[in-house]
Amino acid sequence: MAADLNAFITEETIEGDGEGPLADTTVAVKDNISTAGVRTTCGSEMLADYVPPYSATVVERLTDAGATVVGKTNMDEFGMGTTTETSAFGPTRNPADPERVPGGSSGGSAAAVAAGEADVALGSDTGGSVRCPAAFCGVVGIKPTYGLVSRYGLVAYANSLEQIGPIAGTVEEAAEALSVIAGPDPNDGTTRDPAAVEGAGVPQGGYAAAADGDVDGLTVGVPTELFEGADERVVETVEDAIACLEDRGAETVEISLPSVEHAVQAYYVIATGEASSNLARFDGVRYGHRADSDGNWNESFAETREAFGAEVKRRILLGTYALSAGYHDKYYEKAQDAREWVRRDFEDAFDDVDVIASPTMPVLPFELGEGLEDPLRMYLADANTTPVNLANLPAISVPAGEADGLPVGLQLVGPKFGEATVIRAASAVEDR
Ligand SMILES: NC(=O)C[C@H](N)C(=O)O
Repeated sequence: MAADLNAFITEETIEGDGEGPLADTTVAVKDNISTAGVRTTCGSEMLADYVPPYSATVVERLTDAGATVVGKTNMDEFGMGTTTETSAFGPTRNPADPERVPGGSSGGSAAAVAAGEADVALGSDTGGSVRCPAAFCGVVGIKPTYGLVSRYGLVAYANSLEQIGPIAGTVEEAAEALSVIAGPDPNDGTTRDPAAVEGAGVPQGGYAAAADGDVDGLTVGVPTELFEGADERVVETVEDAIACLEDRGAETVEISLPSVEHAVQAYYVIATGEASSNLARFDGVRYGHRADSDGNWNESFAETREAFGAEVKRRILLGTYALSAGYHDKYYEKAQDAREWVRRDFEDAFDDVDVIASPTMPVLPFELGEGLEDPLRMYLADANTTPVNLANLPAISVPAGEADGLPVGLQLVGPKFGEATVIRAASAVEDR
């Protein structure tokens, strides 16, 4: 394994169950997804020695399908970041250029796949954490519709936004892994059976069957707002990829999603609010690290929580502030209104188009250190991915090409449970 990329926090094998659609497939699992008997750190000091007593549903489904888990991948601490530099285990490097970040927060997962250290990887996507690293590393990442994939065993960051999704070298491989992990789970009440959702259209033979490149007659919406402010080199590469969809018989139409200019702001209020509540469980009593303290419960709690890194502390403070009495209406409720507006904008757009195309990331991969110096710049890089989580929609990032030798991702967004359509469109881009 290419130790210099630092893609893995723990390299340990969990054998698959022999036969199955994923026999001979190696899988790397993001380190916020529980693996029985194998430590699950969330990239944090707080859980550096935490060994879960059970495995996440997605891990069980993968091993039942024959896949072998080869290790747990590096990530931004608790999923909080866009560069995989906030990890307590050091940054992961981008295989395309080791002086640059792999994106985040599932940077170890994307880097492992891009470097050939695993066939498939699992990430989690709260505001872009699967799509961003897929784009930066030049691989494919799927963020499923909210409720398609079980989150049982995922260490929660922001429950109303996140989904587990696959990362792979090709659309077909990612789609195949999605078929294995998708579907209702009695242990996660938010999951739904897509077959029971009107118009969802899960293809016979699973999602991989949709990777047929047939986009003839498809209408592709191109929202002006998701191109504004993006790096020109990114825009050019993405426009080329969209043109190839037209060459194959798709029709492109310019659309407008006016609400998305508020998406990043709304996302960071909602995500940090939920995080401040979720991370309260790390109190030194129930899980992981406990400070060697002589103080009372409050003092011991505070000293224990010193183990969080700077970005996590920043978000707990932001989220606690936004939810506190007197400020709740000013921040949290406004953010929820913006979220509803984003949801409606997409819903209206899907009356007229089948998929929506944009750059996944408006920027090329940052150089190591850039994001840490300027957190706001890092947050703003999530401009195109966060609207999709706010609206709970499915999206894929597929390689669009390169700019200055660096990978650029095309994001394709679909209506709820429209995974098959985004997979179909992405497969057309992939084999041009
Ligand atoms: N977790 C994610 O999806 C990444 C996003 N940049 C965040 O820090 O919240």
